[in-house]
Amino acid sequence: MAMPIVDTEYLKEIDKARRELRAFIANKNCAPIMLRLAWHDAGTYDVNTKTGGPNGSIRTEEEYSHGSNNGLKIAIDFCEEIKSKHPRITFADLYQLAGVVAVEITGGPTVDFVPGRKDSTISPKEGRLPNATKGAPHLRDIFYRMGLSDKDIVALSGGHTLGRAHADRSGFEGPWTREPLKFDNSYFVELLKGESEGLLKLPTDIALLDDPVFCPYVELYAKDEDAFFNDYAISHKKLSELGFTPG
Ligand SMILES: C=CC1=C(C)/C(=C/c2[nH]c(Cc3[nH]c(Cc4[nH]c(OC(C)(C)C)c(C)c4C=C)c(C)c3CCC(=O)O)c(CCC(=O)O)c2C)NC1=O
Ligand SMILES: [Fe+3]
Repeated sequence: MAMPIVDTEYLKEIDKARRELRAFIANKNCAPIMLRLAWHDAGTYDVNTKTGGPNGSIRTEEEYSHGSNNGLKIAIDFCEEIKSKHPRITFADLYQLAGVVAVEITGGPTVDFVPGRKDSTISPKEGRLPNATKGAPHLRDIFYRMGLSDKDIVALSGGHTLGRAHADRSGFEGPWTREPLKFDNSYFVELLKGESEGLLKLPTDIALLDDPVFCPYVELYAKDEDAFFNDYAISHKKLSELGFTPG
């Protein structure tokens, strides 16, 4: 599909959709699943083959039926409500805009958003997103394949400050923090605290503690929320623009 022409008309549509997304996500309390949708569309990028990435392909039944995308049809249908009022905006841009708004309205950092992504209906084979039951080497394989770094891995894991796991989607259950609708550095604070009644820690979350490169970032972010917000905003922007060169 063609690249959208990012003229003043398109930018006006983006601004209107951003405002509508703020109200919609706040009213539905759906920031966590909208952030997960944005990641799962972008997280398929392969820097070696320049395939996948934030291109809206997650909207195809083939891709949203992948096991790792269980539950995301809910967020895809939510975005359809905004898309129907702004048909010119690509799905690729809309999903990433929703992710940026989800972080912003839950108290997180402002993430720079540049529009102009084009849509694709070509879905990569399942297996490009990280498997929560594995450890640090797997995390590096997956994120390096996206073109991201060790620092990105730790910062982006902090996105688990929002939301919770659902047994019927991933087999895991529960929130990572005491306030799953507040974007803050509590994911890192809880990670350092260890086992806590009712809070979830995935094997990939624990892997951050046991790795000599990841762990200092966990300690920094647990101590300094501004440092986390700064690094998170940079990593989120990078993930949302994988394979996309702004026009
Ligand atoms: C770094 C490795 C990583 C893994 C393995 C991961 C796995 C993972 N993430 C989530 C939910 C989950 N994930 C996320 C942000 C998220 N997810 C994600 O990993 C990717 C995409 C790379 C897999 C990134 C990079 C980010 C962004 C920071 C949110 C906000 C929620 C809650 C959604 C909700 O409340 O419904 C679940 C539970 C799904 C469910 O049962 O509803 C699992 C199993 N998330 C991870 O970070
Ligand atoms: Fe996640």
